[in-house]
Amino acid sequence: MSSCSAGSGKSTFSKQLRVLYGDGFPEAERVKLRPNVYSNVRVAIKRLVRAMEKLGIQFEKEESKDLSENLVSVENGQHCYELCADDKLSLEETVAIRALWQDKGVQDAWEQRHLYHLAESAKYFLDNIDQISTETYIPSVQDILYIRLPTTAIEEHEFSVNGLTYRVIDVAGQKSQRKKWIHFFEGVTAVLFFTALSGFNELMDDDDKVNCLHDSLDLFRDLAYNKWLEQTDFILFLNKHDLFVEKLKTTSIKSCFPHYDGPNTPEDCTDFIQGEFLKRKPVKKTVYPHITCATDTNLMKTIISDVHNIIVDINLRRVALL
Ligand SMILES: Nc1nc2c(ncn2[C@@H]2O[C@H](COP(=O)(O)OP(=O)(O)OP(=O)(O)O)[C@@H](O)[C@H]2O)c(=O)[nH]1
Ligand SMILES: [Mg+2]
Repeated sequence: MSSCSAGSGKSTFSKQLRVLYGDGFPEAERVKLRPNVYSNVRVAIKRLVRAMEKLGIQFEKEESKDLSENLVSVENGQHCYELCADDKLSLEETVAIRALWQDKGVQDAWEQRHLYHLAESAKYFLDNIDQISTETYIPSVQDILYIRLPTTAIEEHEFSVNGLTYRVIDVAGQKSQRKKWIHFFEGVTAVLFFTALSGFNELMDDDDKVNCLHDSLDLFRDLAYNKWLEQTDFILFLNKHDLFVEKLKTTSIKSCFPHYDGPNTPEDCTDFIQGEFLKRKPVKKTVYPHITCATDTNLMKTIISDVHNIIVDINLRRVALL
């Protein structure tokens, strides 16, 4: 079994398997991931500040300007706060980050995040800066699920779900990494394909001329028609549904699909996007769609149980064909 498109939730799904069917991230493991949380916070605030420059947004408060200059100033080729130990957020840095995040200019840049690249989990971590910056901070399981750490190598994990052993191959979604995949897909029981519904008005991180959802649709078609995967069923995860619903309140999917003329409700838009994926597969291929929010453990428990039933079904059909 394996899974696909950058930042769409593949690794988060793997993490959920570990939460629900693995060791559940014991404290000793979570402590090790603390530097990743700090790094997510640092990257987020710097990207926000840089975006303000690009978008011509001014700071609300005079002192924010100095704080931001300090934050992104370069010293010996490194940003000065990066000189702080990775496993620590200094008091000075914390004060600066908190003040900047409260500045209306920074909040305006957050509102316009579809115009540049910013991980959605930025808000989750920046809102929690007080807790994260304490000396005794240990990331919670929820924090771990929100960490953005792009996969760069192919990762394999094994889990036992209801007596069945799963070997999950988690691949890197970035365009430059995709050519490494196909050998790993040969012989898998199912391809778990992840797409971020909320990517409909975003540009790709590694190619900012390409819309994320269009890229994902193209990738889906390529894989669905790939000759090595002719006999392989797909499970399609229409992920980041929570962010999608939020976005639809202010944005129409017409920005991505100019011909769409249905209502801008989550149900109609999800149905439409699901239809766009299903149009891009061979008639014979079975694709099982699921609407998901990979960071929601309760929901994913039900989804994983559905996936388990599908996998059992696929295996039974294969045996029957032998
Ligand atoms: N709000 C929300 N955030 C999500 C959801 N799924 C994933 N995320 C967040 O999105 C970010 C990217 O998720 P990953 O699981 O790392 O994405 P990926 O597909 O493995 O990305 P690559 O490894 O770069 O290919 C993480 O910060 C996750 O916490 C979701 O359904 N809702
Ligand atoms: Mg990943």
